[in-house]
Amino acid sequence: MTNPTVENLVIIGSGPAGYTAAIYAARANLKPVMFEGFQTGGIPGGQLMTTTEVENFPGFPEGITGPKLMEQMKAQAERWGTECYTEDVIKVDLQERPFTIQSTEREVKAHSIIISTGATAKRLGLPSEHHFWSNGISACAICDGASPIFKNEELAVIGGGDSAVEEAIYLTKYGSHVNLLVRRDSLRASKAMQDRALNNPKITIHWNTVAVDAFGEGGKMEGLKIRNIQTSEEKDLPVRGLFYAVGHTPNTSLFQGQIELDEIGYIKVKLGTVATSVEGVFAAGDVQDHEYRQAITAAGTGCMAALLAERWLSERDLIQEYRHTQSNETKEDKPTSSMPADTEYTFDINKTRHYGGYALRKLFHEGDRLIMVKYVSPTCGPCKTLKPILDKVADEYDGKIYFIEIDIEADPEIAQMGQITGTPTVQFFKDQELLHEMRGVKQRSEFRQVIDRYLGVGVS
Ligand SMILES: Cc1cc2nc3c(=O)[nH]c(=O)nc-3n(C[C@H](O)[C@H](O)[C@H](O)COP(=O)(O)OP(=O)(O)OC[C@H]3O[C@@H](n4cnc5c(N)ncnc54)[C@H](O)[C@@H]3O)c2cc1C
Repeated sequence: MTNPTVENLVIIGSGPAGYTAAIYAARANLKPVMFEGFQTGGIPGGQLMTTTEVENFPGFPEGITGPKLMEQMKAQAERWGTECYTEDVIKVDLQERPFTIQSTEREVKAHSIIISTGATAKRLGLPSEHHFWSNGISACAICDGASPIFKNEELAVIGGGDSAVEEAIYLTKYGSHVNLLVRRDSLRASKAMQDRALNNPKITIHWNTVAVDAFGEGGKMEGLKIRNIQTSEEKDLPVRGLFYAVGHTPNTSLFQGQIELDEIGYIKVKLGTVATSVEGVFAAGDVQDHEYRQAITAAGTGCMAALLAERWLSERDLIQEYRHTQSNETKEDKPTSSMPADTEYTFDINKTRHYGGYALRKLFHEGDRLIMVKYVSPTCGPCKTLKPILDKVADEYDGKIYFIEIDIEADPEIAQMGQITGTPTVQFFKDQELLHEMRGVKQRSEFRQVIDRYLGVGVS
């Protein structure tokens, strides 16, 4: 007999590996439970949420943006009955069966687990890194490159792989010039990417060069001290922005001591399979792959993990089968793009939701409610993650607050006035005063707390 309170399969992580595993497992009537992640080890949707065009995922001859691809994978997984929680897993117990998986909000028991927690961008640990973090230094050009502080400024990227070259090319859209600092005398990027960087007049490659530290005054980054590691010569590079693209660390701290990892921390899998050292636990995607690290290989191993998990459960007669009842109707595509900006003809001060700089100026001077301003950029994956969270918050406080969305590419002067250095950023204003600022994706409860504080809710 199977215990109905024990899940067949829990999938940890929602990149291409996790969603593909979910699609296969859900179609096999396993009704998988997925913890998509929230802040630890990336964002829901994984690394592709931080990129623009994905040109090499089969089936999209014109390319597709990373966030759109992940949105579609998620929709496909949910269509077949995957239960998704946008929460981080904070603890697992793989010693006792059924396994225990504890997230920030709940505890779940499961017979089998697929680990697809991917990898996280590394930082360099420059002495002033903390000081300039999100205010000059960033690990995501795609998220932060459009910020006004980088517009027409000289910028730098550190790294020599595909990501570094892609980010350098991307930043030429915004910066006046991009310096690519490469530790060695060659690039590791693919030949096609190398050619694009080498032939781009807006990119200068500094070979055999490392960053020593960043400098600036008043919290504003003004440059980098760089060193040529062959000559030991040091010099200042006057750049306003620095973007790291120096590789990744596998997100496996959760599993240390419970599952076999290699010396770097990647999960060890049995040759040619995705089975780990613990029976019933499978690993897919970048968390077990330091060689290929591609969306398609992550998806491929996600498929393998789901098939192996199903076989493993079936051989032990552990499967609790759930018949999928959803009709074939396709869910309407939720809009992800911004609404048209308010104008003097469409602006209505009584409404809760507004779009664009005109509305912000009007409400800043004439509005009598707390104003919540969300600054986003069109290619920013985390902004898409934040959208449903803030939409719910806006609904909950309908009529009590104003909620304005600013696209910093469409409204650069507004972003400049708000001193926005990265997206997403949320600012709260009342009586023409900035009360609070939150950067990145946060839980709904955190936004509620801030709003309640300024609305005086619960304050006696
Ligand atoms: C800038 C950039 C551009 C890229 N471009 C391409 C490209 O064009 N083509 C291509 O094929 N590949 C590309 N890649 C590589 C590709 O993104 C990765 O190979 C792929 O995303 C790996 O998928 P994954 O599912 O293994 O992990 P990830 O995408 O890293 O996803 C891991 C997931 O695990 C979650 N997670 C982590 N810890 C926890 C936890 N404790 N609890 C719950 N969840 C957790 C995270 O939130 C995340 O959702 C690019 C990568 C980057 C960074």
